[in-house]
Amino acid sequence: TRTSRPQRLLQAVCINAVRGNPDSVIAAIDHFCQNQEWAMNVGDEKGAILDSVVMETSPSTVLELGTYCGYSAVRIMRLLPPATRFITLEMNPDYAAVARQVIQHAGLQDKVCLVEGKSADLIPKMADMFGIRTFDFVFFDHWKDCYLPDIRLLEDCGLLDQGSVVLADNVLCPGAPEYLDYVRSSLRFSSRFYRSHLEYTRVLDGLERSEYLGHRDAQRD
Ligand SMILES: O=C(CSCCNC(=O)c1cc(-c2ccc(F)cc2)cc(O)c1O)c1ccc(O)c(O)c1
Ligand SMILES: [Mg+2]
Repeated sequence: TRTSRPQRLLQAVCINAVRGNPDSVIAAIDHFCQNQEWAMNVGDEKGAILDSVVMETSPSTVLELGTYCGYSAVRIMRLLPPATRFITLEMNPDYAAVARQVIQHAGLQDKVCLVEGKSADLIPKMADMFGIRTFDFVFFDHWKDCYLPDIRLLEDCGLLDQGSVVLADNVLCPGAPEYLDYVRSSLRFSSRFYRSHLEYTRVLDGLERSEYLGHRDAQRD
């Protein structure tokens, strides 16, 4: 049978990227998506914003929802020390299989814990499964209509601490309107929008950075 797009992306990484060099893996994927086939990686433009938010947060615990081919996992973990706890969830087993190989090609397999399953099922088990109390940084890049239920679930499970940062991809395209309304109206979050473009295109998109202010109640009316 024909190869899948993720498999063709992985092939481009194996051919064009230097083993153990995360920057060459990122460049190989961006080149593939710019010149061969579009794929839903956060990309180089939004990726640079992701890099800056990660560096200013310098988290010791990181959760990513939506691994896809591992592009953002490599982007994030190439910036952080080996002691960082990094957990990434992917519900699609075919994507997960490709992501494991991309992450391995980058030489980051010892720093990344990729878990297959649904975020709604796995988030409540984070503390028990991984001994993680709270996440300093969370990257949302999975199903867009799961952003709102999942940030509520993170709050309810006590997995966010004062100062925790949640960065959400695609808040304009494909869009996450209910999520934006929630984080922008909640007194428990301080949010700001980073204007950018849909990966490898000129379509408007952006990232929303929401900092958790602590366990308060009441909504801004
Ligand atoms: O793909 C999934 C769910 S996770 C991917 C979420 N990410 C996106 O959907 C996503 C989408 C776009 C985008 C796509 C088309 C456009 F025209 C414009 C934008 C861009 C992004 O940056 C994204 O992150 C999944 C598929 C099958 C399964 O069987 C399963 O189990 C899971
Ligand atoms: Mg995305």
